[in-house]
Amino acid sequence: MSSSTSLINSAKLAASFQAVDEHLLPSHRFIGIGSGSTVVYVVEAIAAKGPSFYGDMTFVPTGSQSKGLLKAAGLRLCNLDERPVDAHGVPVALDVVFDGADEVDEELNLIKGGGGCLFQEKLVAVAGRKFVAVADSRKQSPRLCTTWKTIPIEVLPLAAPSVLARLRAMGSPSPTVRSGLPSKAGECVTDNGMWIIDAPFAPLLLARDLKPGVDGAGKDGVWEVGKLAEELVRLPGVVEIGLFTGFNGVEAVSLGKEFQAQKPVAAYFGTPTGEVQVQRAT
Ligand SMILES: O=C(CO)[C@H](O)[C@H](O)COP(=O)(O)O
Repeated sequence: MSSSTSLINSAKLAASFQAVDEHLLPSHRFIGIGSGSTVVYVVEAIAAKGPSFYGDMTFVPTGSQSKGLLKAAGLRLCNLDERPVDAHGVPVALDVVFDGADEVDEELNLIKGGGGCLFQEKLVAVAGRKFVAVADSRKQSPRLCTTWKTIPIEVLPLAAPSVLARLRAMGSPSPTVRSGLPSKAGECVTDNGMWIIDAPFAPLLLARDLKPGVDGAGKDGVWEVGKLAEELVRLPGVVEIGLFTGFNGVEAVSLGKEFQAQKPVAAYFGTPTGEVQVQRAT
């Protein structure tokens, strides 16, 4: 392993241990666990607390990778649709959800789906009272699509050609269906049997960037995060998008929109020098 890879892994590990220490409480019963290479360290941090801490907890994965991680760590598993329900048939809320991200902007909007698990990741995020993002500091950006230049979009394979055409019309210069190579010939097929389109966009505006005359609705290919998300989810054939935007779990409660929150309340970024920078919702 090169020294830069090992520094990045140490950064992910430090961020994961701090995020788990600060957000996972002994009273928690249902916890969402996302996908990707950083979440490996989140599971390690939870397992390190020992069975007396996590013995009464049940963990909900976002796909086959996180399911495997939880099994290997000996943590109790339950699929999202297997949660107990209350007297009104409403599934129990997840106390906290930990997940990685491909890019995080100044308002804690996220791009996710680099690992192809965005659909279940969003379902799990919105099932939580509180979502915590964990990453290394390469993921921190002023605006989305700055470093991670494409938005992953999960689509029904049958609809891919028309979604590609609509994306081009929206100002995405060269959207492409993600390939499964080098490990699989043909398209990358998600845990849900869908395909992923990676759609490049110019760096996305924040809501606070909108000024008179700039409505962020894609004129000259320049979109504001929320407006682009609204437009993308409406495209026929799109199953889910890798933009996580809107509001966080705390804001959701004050807006009366519980369990619709996609944004994290905080993002933990491990740095190559070993410190952890925490970006919290204001
Ligand atoms: O969204 C994801 C998978 O769909 C991952 O959380 C995201 O790609 C970050 O992965 P990593 O922790 O490996 O950087």
